[in-house]
Amino acid sequence: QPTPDVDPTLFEKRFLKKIRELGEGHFGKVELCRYDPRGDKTGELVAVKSLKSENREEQSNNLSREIDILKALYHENIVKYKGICQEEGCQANKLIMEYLPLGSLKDYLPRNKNKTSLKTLLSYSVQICEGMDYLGSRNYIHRDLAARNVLVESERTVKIGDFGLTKSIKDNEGYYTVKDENESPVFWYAPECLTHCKFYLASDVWSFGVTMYELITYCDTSKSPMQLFHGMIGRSQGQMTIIRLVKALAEGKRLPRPLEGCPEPVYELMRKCWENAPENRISFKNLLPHFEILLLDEQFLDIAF
Ligand SMILES: CCCn1cc(-c2nc(Nc3ccc(C(=O)NC)cc3)nc3[nH]ccc23)cn1
Repeated sequence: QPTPDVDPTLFEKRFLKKIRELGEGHFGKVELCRYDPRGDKTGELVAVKSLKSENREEQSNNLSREIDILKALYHENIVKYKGICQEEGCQANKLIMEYLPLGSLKDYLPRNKNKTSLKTLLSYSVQICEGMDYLGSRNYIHRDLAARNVLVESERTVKIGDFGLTKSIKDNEGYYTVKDENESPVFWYAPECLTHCKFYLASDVWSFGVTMYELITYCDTSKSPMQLFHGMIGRSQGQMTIIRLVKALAEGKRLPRPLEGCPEPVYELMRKCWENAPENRISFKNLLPHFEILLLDEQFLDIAF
């Protein structure tokens, strides 16, 4: 049993043993570690997020902001905060989270295609919607919703697993002004983010539509949003890509309905997330009943591809 009056959310660096890298974000990396105070490998496995060495100082307040956000979030579809690790008692420099052994949707879906039915994919979509609706209710915008940031806890449960770009919305404004767009995942960004650098709650809904697209295609990289958009707007790089993408979206061009495994009603739901004007876009809350109706429809039985 735990020793008395020890803060279980404080992890001592000397007992945190690195096992391997799990993933890399914009300014952070996530490693699998064992917290082993007894030194006999009976300690628990945890996911540890820290800054990538190159940009430590200016990003350190990003990490502490992310820690404060995750610490205050309690939802079954949001990865659990476990604590922090401090460097010699000064500010926290590592975020300790629960380790989800099955990895992200990008790791899991391609390898488990034949046992993941459309019904399960729609259930994952519902869970992401619920996590995002909760996040929005706390006045946070995620700004980086994509399959790579959704983690698989079990065949039945997924969780939003990274909040590296999450920002709180100043209540009166209702949007966040994107600063350094060099890190932005442009093919997951709504038009208002690309043209005005403004990010609304509704901008996360657009990214959700793109994430749904990834889900339905089992995160097949040959059909990834980036590949398909490059095919539509021609190969270019840097600012040209954004200019061509904005033009294509303004002309009403959208990711096409995936040829296999995407019934029309499912594609129609994605299209509701890709309305040009943020105010016309469906909300996460209003997406839920549409998913419930699809999940009642027999055609989505446990047919896996
Ligand atoms: C910074 C980028 C975002 N990110 C979050 C994580 C993460 N991963 C995992 N589990 C995981 C990951 C990968 C694999 C794998 O085998 N892959 C080939 C297996 C298990 N648990 C997590 N709990 C909290 C965060 C987190 C990884 N990257």
